[in-house]
Amino acid sequence: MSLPALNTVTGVEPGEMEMRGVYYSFGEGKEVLDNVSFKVEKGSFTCFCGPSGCGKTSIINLLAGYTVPDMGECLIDGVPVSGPGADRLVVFQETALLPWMTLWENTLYGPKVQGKDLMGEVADRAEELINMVGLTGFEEKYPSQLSGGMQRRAELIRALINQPKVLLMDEPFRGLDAMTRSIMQEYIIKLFEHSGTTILFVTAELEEAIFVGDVAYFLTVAPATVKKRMVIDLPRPRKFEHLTTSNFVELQREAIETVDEEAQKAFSAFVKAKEKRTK
Ligand SMILES: Nc1ncnc2c1ncn2[C@@H]1O[C@H](COP(=O)(O)OP(=O)(O)OP(=O)(O)O)[C@@H](O)[C@H]1O
Repeated sequence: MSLPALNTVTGVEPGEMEMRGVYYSFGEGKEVLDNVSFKVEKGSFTCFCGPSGCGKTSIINLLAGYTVPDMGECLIDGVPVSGPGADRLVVFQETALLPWMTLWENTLYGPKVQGKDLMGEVADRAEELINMVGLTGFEEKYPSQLSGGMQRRAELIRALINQPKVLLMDEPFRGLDAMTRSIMQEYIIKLFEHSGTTILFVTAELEEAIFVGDVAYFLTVAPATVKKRMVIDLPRPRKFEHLTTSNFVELQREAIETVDEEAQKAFSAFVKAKEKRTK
């Protein structure tokens, strides 16, 4: 995989994330992660797919340092995670834009809180990011004056302006209509390819994972473990034309087969549990 050059959008070296033999539960009988190990390479766009409730958000929370594993280790650049840090940023499903601030103020919120000089380099970066996601001209608008898709784009740049070494994204496009989602995919690809930031991206959409990612990890039903690591060897810059190549279709077939096995397991478990309840 060829890594994009470091540029003005983040201006930082991307980070590497790793989980080594992680076990995690919400108490006895509520095991969520079962010996999960993987590596998210520096500057890669790595997607995580798995059945609903298998533990994808838990993986993000552990790497973000919001929670701690029962066993095993979470590492950023080889250093164990001991709590949240400015090197990692999480973009959630729901918008976190501050409604009383304009797009410009929201974009600059992170650097402002960190006490950075908001003129010069920071302002240039904000302008560049706003332009990259097609929001030039909307700087003085409040979130309520922006469409859902625009708000999500604002969310992305609001995270990127803080120059994270890694970006953790928990189904950031969930709930968007198909057209808006496709526009968002285009923007996240562009932001990634220009910034070189490491991205861990959780998505339930297999086609999306293959379209945007360099690597996809597939998880089993809970308690989850890594079922498969798939390298997405499609060229970058990623383009919509790639969606119709034979390589894409083959990767999609492989992904569907992998997920289908897990879906069938989940269904059997559901039927068994139902039978037990009705006995
Ligand atoms: N606070 C909690 N207390 C107890 N169980 C929880 C808690 N939060 C999540 N769980 C359970 O842990 C499991 C993993 O949750 P998690 O949110 O990590 O899964 P997920 O794969 O992100 O789910 P989804 O795809 O539906 O968003 C689920 O079965 C969920 O019900």
